[in-house]
Amino acid sequence: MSAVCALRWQGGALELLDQRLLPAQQLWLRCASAAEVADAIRDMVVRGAPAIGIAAAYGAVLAARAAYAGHGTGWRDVIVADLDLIAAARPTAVNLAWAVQRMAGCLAELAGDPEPALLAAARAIHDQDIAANHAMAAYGAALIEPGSRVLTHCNTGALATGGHGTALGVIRTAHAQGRIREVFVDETRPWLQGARLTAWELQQDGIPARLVVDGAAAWLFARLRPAWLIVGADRIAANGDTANKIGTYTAALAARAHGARVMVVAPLSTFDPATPDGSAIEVEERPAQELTCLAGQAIAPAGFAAWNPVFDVTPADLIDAIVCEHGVIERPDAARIADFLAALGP
Ligand SMILES: CSC[C@@H](O)[C@@H](O)C(=O)COP(=O)(O)O
Repeated sequence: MSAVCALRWQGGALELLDQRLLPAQQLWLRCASAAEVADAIRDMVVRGAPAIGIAAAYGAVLAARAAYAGHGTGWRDVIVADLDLIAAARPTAVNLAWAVQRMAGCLAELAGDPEPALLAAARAIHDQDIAANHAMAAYGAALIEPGSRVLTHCNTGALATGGHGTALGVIRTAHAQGRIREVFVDETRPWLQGARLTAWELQQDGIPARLVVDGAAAWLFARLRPAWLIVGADRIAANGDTANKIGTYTAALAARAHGARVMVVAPLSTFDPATPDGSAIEVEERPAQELTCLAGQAIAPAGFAAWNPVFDVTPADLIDAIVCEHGVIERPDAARIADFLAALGP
């Protein structure tokens, strides 16, 4: 179990470990309103698909408190408007919309002060994510041969989830079982989630790891032969096409070219059966400045243009296994995913 924690409900407010400052500083930022939660998600204080869903759920509690206290009989509409604000903070990770919808569903059944029931619902989303992480970790670790090297991209650990992690949860559990010889961590331009966050989590757990630049993927698979690329997901379309941090697709192509396998690890809240394939996934584009500046310093000529999509979509046929809390979908495609989900029941 990781000692790292991205978010907590404390003293009637949501506290977020400001991930923009890690690993240099550990500073907790307090959000006391839905608007502050939306800003924190947009500004990357909290990030990672499951973590922003959990933050959104607590944001609904803050929305409910303010609306019920201050808006007479119109409180329900005020909460719904705040939920829309939170849902719009980032477009790609479906966990955000999933959590907001779940909180809206809970709200629809309530009369009287909505805060206690919404807080219970938010805590349930948080607890269920942690339980899902541990279940996925067990399923995913079992796929890894003892003594393997693996590559991971972005941060999918306790900082990106309720705790333990998705892809990094698999790596944690696999390491504890003696299956991991070494982890390679993509630095993950431009926000450096790999270098700043994943490396920090791995170091605290004492898991042997080395950092590589994103562009090293093909050469790494050619020379040091990692057996698996293990990544998380922000949205998995009905046919298995998977949106994840920009650079995942490149790493998956490199893995396939060198006979390594690709594992996507994500809870059911990341599955989006309503989106038929990857072409329908909205990919967030962030300001050019996030590419052209590094740590406040210009690294491109002033005014130089940039295209900055922060996710890409890996086609399902490059993915060997999707691991969720209910098991493993090997060689995912639309039929296998539909059968898997149907077997889980309503
Ligand atoms: C469990 S996290 C899976 C993904 O959310 C993760 O790989 C990722 O792409 C996060 O992107 P970010 O932009 O840092 O929110």
